Amino acid sequence: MKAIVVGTGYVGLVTGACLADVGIHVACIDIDQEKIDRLKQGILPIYEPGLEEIVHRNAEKGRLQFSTRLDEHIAGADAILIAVGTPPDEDGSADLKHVLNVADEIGEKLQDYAVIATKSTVPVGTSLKVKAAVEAAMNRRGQHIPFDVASNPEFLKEGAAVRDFQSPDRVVIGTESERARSVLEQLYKPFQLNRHRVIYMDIASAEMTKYAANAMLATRISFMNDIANLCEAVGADINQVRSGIGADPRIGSKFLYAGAGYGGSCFPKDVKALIHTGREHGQRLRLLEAVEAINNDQKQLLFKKLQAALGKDLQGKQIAVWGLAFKPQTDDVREAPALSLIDALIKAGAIIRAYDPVAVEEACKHIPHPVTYTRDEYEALEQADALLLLTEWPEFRLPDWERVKSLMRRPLVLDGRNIYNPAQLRQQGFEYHGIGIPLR
Ligand SMILES: NC(=O)c1ccc[n+]([C@@H]2O[C@H](COP(=O)([O-])OP(=O)(O)OC[C@H]3O[C@@H](n4cnc5c(N)ncnc54)[C@H](O)[C@@H]3O)[C@@H](O)[C@H]2O)c1
Ligand SMILES: O=c1ccn([C@@H]2O[C@H](COP(=O)(O)OP(=O)(O)O[C@H]3O[C@H](CO)[C@@H](O)[C@H](O)[C@H]3O)[C@@H](O)[C@H]2O)c(=O)[nH]1
Repeated sequence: MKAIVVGTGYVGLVTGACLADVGIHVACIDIDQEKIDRLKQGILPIYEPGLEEIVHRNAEKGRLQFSTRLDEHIAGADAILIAVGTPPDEDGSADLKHVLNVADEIGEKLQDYAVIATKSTVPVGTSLKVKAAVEAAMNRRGQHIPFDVASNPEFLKEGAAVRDFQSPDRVVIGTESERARSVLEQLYKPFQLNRHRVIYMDIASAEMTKYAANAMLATRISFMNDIANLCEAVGADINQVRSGIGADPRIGSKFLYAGAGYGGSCFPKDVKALIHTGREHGQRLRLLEAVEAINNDQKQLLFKKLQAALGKDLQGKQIAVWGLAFKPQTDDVREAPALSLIDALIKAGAIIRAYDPVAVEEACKHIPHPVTYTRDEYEALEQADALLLLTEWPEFRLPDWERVKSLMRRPLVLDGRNIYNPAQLRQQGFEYHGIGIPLR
C-alpha cells in the first residue's frame, strides 16, 4: 500500500512514521522546506518519546520519505491523509485555509483514484468542502479523476503519540463510500493486532465525534478544577474526592486531575471552535462556555495564590518555575499555563528563573520577555521567593527538599499539579499550596 500524509507536524509525522512501520510506503509532505530538509537529515522537529527511532529505521529502509513536492509522490497513492493545522481564527472558529489549500493542490495533482481522508480536527461540513475544492481544481485542469473523501479524526495525545497511534482505543472513519471504507480498513488493519476497534459512521458524525471527545475531556478537567476550588474553601481535599468519585465505574478515574488549567494545541482551540459552531447554528453551548471561562481563570489561579502569600506587589520577587511544556513528555508549549502565568508575573515586575527538561527552545520562541532559563531545576531556585511547579515531569517528583530549601530565600511551594505530599512538605518547613488542597 502507498499513503501520502500532507502536513508533517505532531499528527502527520507520527501517522507517517507509524504507517511506514507496518510496511506501508509513506511520503510525508510539508510546505516547510527547512522542516523537510532537517527530516531528510534525520532531525525531528518535535520531541515525542519513541518517534525518532521509528522515523530513522523506516527512512533507512526507504519506506518513509519526506518532501515538499506532492506532485512527485502522488501517483499510485491509495490514501492521502490531510494532517495540517487548523488554528483558531479571530472569532474562535477553526481556520480551514491550510486544509483547503491542500485539497486544492490534490485536485491539481491527482493522477489516479485515491481516498482523501482528513485527519486534522475540522468542523462538520469540512470534508464536503474538501470534496468541492478537489473537484473545482480538477475542473480547472479539465480532468476528472475518481476519488472519495473521508473523515478520519486523530485522537493521539502528545507525549504518548506513538503508543496511542499504534494501539488506539478506536479508529473513527466517516465515509459514505464502500471503496473508501475498504481502503481505510486495509490501511488500519495492521493495528487491529492491538485490539482496537474501527468505528464506521457518516462523515458529519465523525467530524463531530472529534470535537465532542475533546470537549468532554476538557469539561471533566474544568469540573474538577471548579470542585477543587470549592474544596479548598470548605476544607476538603480534591485528591481524596477524586479517589472517591473515580472509583465509580460510571465516572472512571482518568482525566480527573485538578491543576493549573488545561493547555496544549487542542483543548483550548477545539472548545472555542465548538462554541463557535454552536453560535453559528443558534445552539449556544453554555456548558462549554463555562468550561472555557473556568479554564482561563484557572490558568491565573497561581498568580492570585502567589499574591496571597507574598503580598499584592510582586515587583522584584524572584520566582522559580519548574516546567514550561503544557504537559510532561513533550516540548510543546502551545497554550501552556506556564506561558500566561510568566507573562502576568513579568508584567507585575517579578523576576523569573525557569527550567524544563525539553521545552526551553520552544518556550523561547513563545515568551517575548526576559526569562533566565537554567540548566537544571536547582539552579532555578537560587534566591527564589517561591517555586511554581507547572508541569509534572517525573524528574520533579522527588527532589532533594533539603537542597531546595537551602537554595530558596523563602520556602514557598505552589504546586500547580498536586504532585507533592502537603503534610510532608509542611513538616519539612515549607509553606505549601496546591490546587484544592486544604491550607493545613
Ligand atoms: N497535536 C496533537 O496532539 C493533535 C492530536 C489530534 C489531532 N490534532 C489535529 O491535527 C491537526 C494538525 O495538528 P498538529 O499539532 O500536527 O499541527 P502542526 O502545527 O504540528 O503541523 C502542521 C503542519 O502542516 C504543515 N502545513 C501547513 N500547510 C500546509 C500545506 N498546504 N501543505 C503541506 N503542509 C502544510 C505545517 O508546515 C506544519 O508542519 C490539527 O487540526 C489538530 O487539531 C492534533
Ligand atoms: O486530568 C487531567 C488531564 C489533563 N489535564 C491537562 O489537559 C491538557 C491536555 O492534556 P492531554 O489530553 O493529555 O494532551 P493533548 O496532547 O492535548 O491531547 C488531547 O488533545 C488531542 C488533540 O485533539 C487529542 O487527540 C487527545 O485525545 C486529547 O487527550 C494538559 O494541559 C494537561 O495538563 C489536566 O489538567 N487534568
